[in-house]
Amino acid sequence: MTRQNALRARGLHFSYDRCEVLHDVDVDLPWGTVTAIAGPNGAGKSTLVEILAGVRRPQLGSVDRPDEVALVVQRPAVPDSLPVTVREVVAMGTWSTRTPRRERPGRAARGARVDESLRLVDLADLASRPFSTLSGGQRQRAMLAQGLVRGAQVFLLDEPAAGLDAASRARTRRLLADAARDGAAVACVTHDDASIDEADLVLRLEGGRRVG
Ligand SMILES: Nc1ncnc2c1ncn2[C@@H]1O[C@H](COP(=O)(O)OP(=O)(O)OP(=O)(O)O)[C@@H](O)[C@H]1O
Repeated sequence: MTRQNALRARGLHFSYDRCEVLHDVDVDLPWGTVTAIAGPNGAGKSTLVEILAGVRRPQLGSVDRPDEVALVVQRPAVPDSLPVTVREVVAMGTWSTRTPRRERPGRAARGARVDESLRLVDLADLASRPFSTLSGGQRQRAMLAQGLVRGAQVFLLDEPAAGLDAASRARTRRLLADAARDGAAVACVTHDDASIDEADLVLRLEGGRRVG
C-alpha cells in the first residue's frame, strides 16, 4: 500500500499442479479508481483476483494490500446448510475487530448502516430470506453490501460473463463508481463492454500474462 496505490502486486506466478496460469503479473490499484480486469475465458482473471484478495497464495511474487478488502463473488464460502439470512450476511460487515471497541458504532447505528446498504443494493425486500436461497447475482449484491458496511478500502469483484441482467449490472457499476469516488480502489473482472468503457483503468490478461 502506498500513497498512490491501495494495492500493489509484483511478479505474481501461479500454477494449478503443473499448469501455469499466471506468469510474472504486476498489478497496481490506485485509490479512488475503478479498474476493469479483462481477457478471454481461462486467461487467469479469477485466479488473479483470488490472489489479490489473499484467499489464494502465489507460488512467487508479493501483494501489498490494506486491512479491509472485500472479495465479491457469486459463490462465497457460506455453506448452504448454514441458516443465515441476507441481513445477517450483510451485518457481518460490522464485525471488524480492527476498530477499538470504544470507537465502534453502537447497535442502532450499525443496524442503520446495514439497512442503508441493503437498500443501496436493492435487497431490502429480501433481507430476512435465507442467504442460500438467493440467486448468484443477488448473492453478489449481498456480498457487495457487506463490503460497503465494512467500509472496505479495496473491492475485488469477480463478475462472470452471465448471471447478472443489464439493470443489475448497471446498478452494480454505479455502486462501484460511488465507492471509488469515496476513495476506495475497485477492480472488477468483466466481459461487459460498458464496464470496460466506463472503467478508469483496464488490466488485460491473455494466457496468464499482462498484455495491457
Ligand atoms: N481449481 C483449479 N484447478 C485446476 N485448474 C484450474 C482451477 N481453476 C482454474 N483452473 C484453470 O486455470 C486457468 C485460469 O482460470 P481462471 O478461472 O483464473 O480464468 P478466467 O480468466 O477467470 O476465466 P473465465 O473468464 O472463463 O472465468 C484455466 O485454464 C482454468 O481451467
